[in-house]
Amino acid sequence: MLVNSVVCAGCRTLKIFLSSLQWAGGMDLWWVALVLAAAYGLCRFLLLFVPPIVPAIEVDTSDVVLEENQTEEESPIYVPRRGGGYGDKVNCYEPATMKYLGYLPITNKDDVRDHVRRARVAQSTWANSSFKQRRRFLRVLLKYILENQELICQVSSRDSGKTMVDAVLGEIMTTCEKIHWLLDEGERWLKTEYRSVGRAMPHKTARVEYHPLGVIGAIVPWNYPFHNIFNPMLSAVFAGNAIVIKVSEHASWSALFYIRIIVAALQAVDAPTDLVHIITGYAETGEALVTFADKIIFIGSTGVGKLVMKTAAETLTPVTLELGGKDAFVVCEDANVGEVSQVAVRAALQSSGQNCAGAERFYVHSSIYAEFVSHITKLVKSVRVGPPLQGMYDMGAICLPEHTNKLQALVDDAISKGAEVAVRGKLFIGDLGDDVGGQFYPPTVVLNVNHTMKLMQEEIFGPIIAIMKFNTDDEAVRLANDSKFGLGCAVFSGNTQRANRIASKIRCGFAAINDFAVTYMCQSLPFGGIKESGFGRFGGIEGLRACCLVKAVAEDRIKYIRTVIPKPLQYPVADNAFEFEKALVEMLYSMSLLDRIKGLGNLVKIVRAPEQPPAWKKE
Ligand SMILES: NC(=O)c1ccc[n+]([C@@H]2O[C@H](COP(=O)([O-])OP(=O)(O)OC[C@H]3O[C@@H](n4cnc5c(N)ncnc54)[C@H](O)[C@@H]3O)[C@@H](O)[C@H]2O)c1
Repeated sequence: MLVNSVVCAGCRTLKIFLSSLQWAGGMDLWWVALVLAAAYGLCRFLLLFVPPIVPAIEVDTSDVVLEENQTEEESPIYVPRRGGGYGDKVNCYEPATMKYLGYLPITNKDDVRDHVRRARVAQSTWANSSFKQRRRFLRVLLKYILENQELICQVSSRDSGKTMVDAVLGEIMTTCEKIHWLLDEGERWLKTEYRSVGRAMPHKTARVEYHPLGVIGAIVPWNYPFHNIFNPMLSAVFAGNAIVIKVSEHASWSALFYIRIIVAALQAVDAPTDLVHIITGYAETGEALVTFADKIIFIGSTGVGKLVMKTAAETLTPVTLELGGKDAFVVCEDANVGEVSQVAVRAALQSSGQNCAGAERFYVHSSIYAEFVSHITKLVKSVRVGPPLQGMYDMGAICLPEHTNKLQALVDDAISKGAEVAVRGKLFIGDLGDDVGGQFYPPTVVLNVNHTMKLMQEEIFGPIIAIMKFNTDDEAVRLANDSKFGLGCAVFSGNTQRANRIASKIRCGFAAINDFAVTYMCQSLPFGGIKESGFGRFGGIEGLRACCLVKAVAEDRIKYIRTVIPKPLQYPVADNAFEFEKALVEMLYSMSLLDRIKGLGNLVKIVRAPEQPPAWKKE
């Protein structure tokens, strides 16, 4: 009975198959291909709606969400994995409220060495991981970030003083872009690349291999506590490295929550958890990391960047230096002033102006200067400044307590040289009273500025908008280039060719045309500057490959065709060895085919001729 029904079913299937073949046979082959391609495309499209299966991770958040753990004086928020004699500690405060968050150990030199050693052991396993596993790690992180945006931003906001909106833009979006770029393209740019072989080696193949470097050390600032950790970590780990990250003494509290996310994600994909380390401390901790790591990515001020380079010289540790900036923001008279003004204020006030690539010098064509200033002052007047987690504010705090004094000193210097303050935003400090201290600085618009003022020379790193007029494009370029920094620039014009022309003459590492800092959101692009803004690139393809040991390899194209040292060049070299080489050079590199053929003729003659001492040997 069973056999009977199986046979019947088989017959039916065969019949359907044969009739479909008959149907297909009747059709044009192109149609069949088209239908198959459409079906494939439809399947791919439908698959876009199905999220990949990604394991969820559990991350301990007790110390970042429970208030009582952080307000008690002397309450440790972190127990180091190994004990150790820590001389002093890193105290953590909320810049917007001056609430005490707890303290962290100073990682001393021996402990830094130990972190690097453990990272190295983990890396030796991870170096052999597949790109599939690396992508799983990224997806686990992405899932957690997407589901916990609010908490991640709150923690960043408490540690650095930025608003939740600033945090989503600068911490979450940038990081998600980076993860997606690595998921989509990371493997492609780390794959072995074949290159041309030139004229002398046609029997070879030439390739570049991208191997992990080992243990990357990253020394990072406080301005984006989450992204500054994730950005170098993502590239380093995706390229097969381990990483030890020295976080800033001004944003260490959040780092211990963020590292738990990373460790949980590593665990979820069966990767060694020692692959990523966070270390806390001051300059000595950073110096020790420079000594022990295989490469340093330093993100910070120009002054400290120079010290890092000095330390790195001792061990010849390669460094990428991502330093300060003083980006020019050029507005031509044919730009849409209303639209540009909104971008300008965001470019200056995002994260209270504490951005390496923040707009710091505004050059506006004299014919639209008054209109631009009127728009900007109106917008700045409307900016509400206050403790970001205690109300709806447009701008948050200044992270470094002493920095407000520096900002005021820059404004005072400008005023003493003829500048005027057009408007200052208003502080709304709620009911925090005296606790607020000096952690806020109102957004300030300064006019009548010139390049003798420190405001136009030094990095501001705060919410000050200094605006200057220009009359010609050449003048705009000259002013933009009159700076010791060279990180980025933005140029606005109704004529994009003109904007491109101006931007191409500004000496800096990136340019946004009719927009601001958007190159950073295109994560395939390199990020970095020139002059005192540093060197090397850490974003994009260049940044990913900068985490690699870039190895050149050449090998025989065909097993049996090998390089053979020509007879005249074999030791002891023949008397006509030089003549032979000369003819070889003519044959390979002469500029016309005729000359190359002549070179070949000479070569044949030399090989066949009885040995003669060369002309230079006869005398
Ligand atoms: N170009 C970029 O990509 C980029 C991005 C963000 C911030 N920044 C720059 O960072 C600066 C603000 O950050 P900051 O105040 O934290 O900078 P910083 O230079 O004071 O400190 C950066 C890091 O270096 C460490 N450090 C200090 N002395 C050291 C030493 N001698 N050896 C090794 N490490 C040492 C610090 O502890 C910190 O972790 C601004 O100048 C800003 O432009 C640049």
